[in-house]
Amino acid sequence: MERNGKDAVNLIDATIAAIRPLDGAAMRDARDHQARLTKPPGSLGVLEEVSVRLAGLAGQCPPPLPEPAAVAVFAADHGVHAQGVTPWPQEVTAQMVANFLAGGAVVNAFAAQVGARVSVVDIGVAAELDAAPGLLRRKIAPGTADMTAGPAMTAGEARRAVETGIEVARELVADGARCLITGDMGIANTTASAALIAAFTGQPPERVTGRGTGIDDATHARKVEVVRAALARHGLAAGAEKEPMDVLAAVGGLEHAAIAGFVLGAAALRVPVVLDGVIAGAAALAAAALCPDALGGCVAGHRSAEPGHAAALAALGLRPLVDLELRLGEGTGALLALPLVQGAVRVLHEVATFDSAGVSEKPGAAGADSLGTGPGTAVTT
Ligand SMILES: Cc1cc2ncn([C@H]3O[C@H](COP(=O)(O)O)[C@@H](O)[C@H]3O)c2cc1C
Ligand SMILES: O=C(O)c1cccnc1
Repeated sequence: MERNGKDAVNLIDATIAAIRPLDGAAMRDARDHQARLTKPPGSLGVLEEVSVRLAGLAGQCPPPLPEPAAVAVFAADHGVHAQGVTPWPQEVTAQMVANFLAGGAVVNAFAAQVGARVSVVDIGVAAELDAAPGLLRRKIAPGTADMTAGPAMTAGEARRAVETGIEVARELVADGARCLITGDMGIANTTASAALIAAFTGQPPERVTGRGTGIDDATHARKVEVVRAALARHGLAAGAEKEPMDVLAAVGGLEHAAIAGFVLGAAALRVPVVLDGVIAGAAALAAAALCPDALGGCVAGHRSAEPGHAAALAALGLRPLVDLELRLGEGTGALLALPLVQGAVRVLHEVATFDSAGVSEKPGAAGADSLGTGPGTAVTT
């Protein structure tokens, strides 16, 4: 498909058009089945709702087991780094990409632990990267521009990054993945995340701007003002009218745009996505603004220590499965949640019913919807 914006079929629009709400009949089947399993009704708590949601996504009960899983680590650099929002040099982005490819990062350890495959996507690393197994070379630009001086991306760059995220989701699913996991690497990307979250939720910068990799009070105060200045420059203060693609281009990162596309691409294929931390949360807000039903198959893997992540999850109506005060990114929190998601679905496949196991039943109510009440829970009836 050509990428000149004049295509008869535009990949982003076609992907959004293919996304459907969760299937209400399959969700009812899953709730009924959960109520017949040999356990007190509702006793698997939030995991019951995960299983119901994945049945709705698949349109069948039980839904396929969400395995094998693949994590895509979208790596990019940020022009806003020049504003002194993080103590880490920009080269660390490229150095960590090399570390991911060598298998030496936390994401590699956690992926090995839970049996997920790691792919690294150069969506916008400043340095030129050599070809390597496991590296998808899809650089849109060598990092974004400084959002306080102008738009971080051109409209075309933002679109191409979203398209690339869609394509990566399609490729991983074509390769056999049945659960996609978001990952990120980009020094300064918690600043872009805070700006996106403020723009999409209307929360003030001081509420959604955190300490990222770990910064002192003075740097944090500067970071909040950088986010405030960027929002003011682009007319994104609370209450402003915003087109999601314009917000992404103004203050987002190339990895945010790509992760938004990755979520859209997965939703169109009805493959679940486990979201990682604040970068994924910011990107999911963009995806939800483009297509609310894209959230139906998203599970919030964890809640990171970044304050903006909690704000993003609240706006998305997603309940995180794990809360371990992680603040790393790379996909690490989502990977830890993967066995929970897989276990939730395996219950629907393998646990005996009261009838089949000859266990006496005691009447009781099935579990309530406790995973989330946001736009992603829209269903067809
Ligand atoms: C060695 C190292 C490995 C990382 N892995 C993920 N991040 C995380 O920290 C960065 C965002 O934090 P900030 O906005 O404060 O720069 C991103 O690269 C994110 O993926 C890392 C950061 C560092 C330094
Ligand atoms: O929430 C995250 O994923 C996160 C937090 C701090 C730094 N990098 C990522």
